[in-house]
Amino acid sequence: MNQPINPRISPIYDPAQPSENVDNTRHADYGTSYARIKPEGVDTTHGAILYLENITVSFDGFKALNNLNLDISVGELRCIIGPNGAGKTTMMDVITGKTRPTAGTAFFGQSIDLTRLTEYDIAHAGIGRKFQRPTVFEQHTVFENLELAMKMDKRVKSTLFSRLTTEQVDKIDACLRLIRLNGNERRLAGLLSHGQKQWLEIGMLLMQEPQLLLLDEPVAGMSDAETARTAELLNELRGKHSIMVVEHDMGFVAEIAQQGKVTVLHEGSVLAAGKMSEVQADERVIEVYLGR
Ligand SMILES: Nc1ncnc2c1ncn2[C@@H]1O[C@H](COP(=O)(O)OP(=O)(O)OP(=O)(O)O)[C@@H](O)[C@H]1O
Repeated sequence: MNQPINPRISPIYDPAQPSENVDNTRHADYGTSYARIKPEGVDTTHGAILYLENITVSFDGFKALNNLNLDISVGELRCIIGPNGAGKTTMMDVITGKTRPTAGTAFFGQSIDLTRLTEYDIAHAGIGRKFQRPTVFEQHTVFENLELAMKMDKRVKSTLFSRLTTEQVDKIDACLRLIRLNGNERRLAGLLSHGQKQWLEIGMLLMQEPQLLLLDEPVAGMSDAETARTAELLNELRGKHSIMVVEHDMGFVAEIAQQGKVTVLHEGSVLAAGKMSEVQADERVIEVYLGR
């Protein structure tokens, strides 16, 4: 499919506006090697990295998603909020191929039809997902975890036992600093705090240079200090990656949403979308979620 699937999206992006559009280059920090927007392989000429249209998921007649429409621009950090059972996890399951939609279309860029790919293929196409519980290799050091993640990227032409190049070591070092684990690189991952494990897992995903990063409740179970540092981390990734964050911690969402768009899901559909201040003031959102 070569035609633009969403003609509403134009390639001009103003970060001050909650917009569907992103200029790929203006916000990407190409000076950092661990993370940058790498649009090869995914056609994002019209600015969208993800495009969900009329997605419905029925479980024995119950619609966990009900005509859901949502698109995310290249380089955007989108927060998804909503009450329990709103369909947030199901939406991520559809994006990552874990759940097939009953109806609707899901495109990665303009031409990759996610509904036709396996979970494995979607991961290798460039969609990285972090689940709520960290899954790091506890018996390996922090450095080895990042190294293993890098070598699992099929674009990296090395085996698990090959020596690292200087560039690869630099990439791991840059990632260690980003995820606040420099100085801990020789520690066993199993000895890290819960928050550090979450950061390590984010780092492992970043080593594979995902085009779209899905984070499911990244600060659940974290201390206040860890939550604040995670917000800093995500703010540093802003513009370098396209990121979708599902989170219930509204203080954290406010920190990372900034002037960007927050989408509120309710009963499988988008109830509201806009700046954090707008959705917080929305009577419908207060009634079904924030006021509870
Ligand atoms: N495999 C399944 N079979 C039947 N119903 C399901 C299945 N998966 C999810 N559901 C239902 O679909 C609805 C949406 O669930 P989902 O987990 O996507 O919500 P959520 O917004 O992620 O909630 P939470 O904030 O609690 O994680 C819920 O009512 C849930 O019980």
